[in-house]
Amino acid sequence: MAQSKEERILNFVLQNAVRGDPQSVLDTIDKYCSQKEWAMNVGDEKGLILDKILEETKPSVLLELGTYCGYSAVRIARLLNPSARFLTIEFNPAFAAIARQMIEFAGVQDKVKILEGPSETIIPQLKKKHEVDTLDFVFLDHWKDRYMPDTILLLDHGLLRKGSVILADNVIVPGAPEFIKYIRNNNRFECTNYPAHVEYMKVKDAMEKAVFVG
Ligand SMILES: Oc1cc(-c2ccc(F)cc2)cc2nccnc12
Ligand SMILES: [Mg+2]
Repeated sequence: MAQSKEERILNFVLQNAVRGDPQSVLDTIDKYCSQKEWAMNVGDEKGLILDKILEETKPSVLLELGTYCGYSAVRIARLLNPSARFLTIEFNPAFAAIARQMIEFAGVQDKVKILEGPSETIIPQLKKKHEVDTLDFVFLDHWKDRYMPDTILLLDHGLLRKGSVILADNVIVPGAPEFIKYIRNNNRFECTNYPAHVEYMKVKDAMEKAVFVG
């Protein structure tokens, strides 16, 4: 069976990164995806914006939508304290299998739990099945037409509290216009835009931070 791009990325990490060293895993993925094959990891430029917002927020309970190969899961987990709980949802089983191995190689598996399935199914289960009370931080990086409906699901299921931070990738490319219109016109959120570029490209992109004011 021909190897997938995601398998090639994982193998490059297994052969070139340092086991148990999250930063070396990130640097190795960025090297492969900037020099050999583009892939939709958040990357180092937008990754540094993510790092800064995480260090300001110091979250204990986190959710990511869109695990993919696990780059942002490793990036986020490397900054969390040992007691933090970080759930990441991936719809595609092949991606989830790659991400599981990437997370284990990086040595952050004790901080991250991958939930396989559609976000619209899993979000309503977070309280009862996954013992979540409220979320301190949510990273939206999955299909852009799910950003708004999934944010509404989080609200409807009482998963946000005063000060919860939502950070959305790709609000320019591929773009999430419906989400941006919704979140910027909703007075229960305070929004900040962070201009950047599409990972590994010169194309302009941005991230949007929305703080829930309760
Ligand atoms: O960061 C991203 C970039 C892109 C993407 C695709 C094609 C382009 F030409 C440019 C950008 C798609 C994404 N889908 C899901 C989550 N994140 C994504
Ligand atoms: Mg993205």
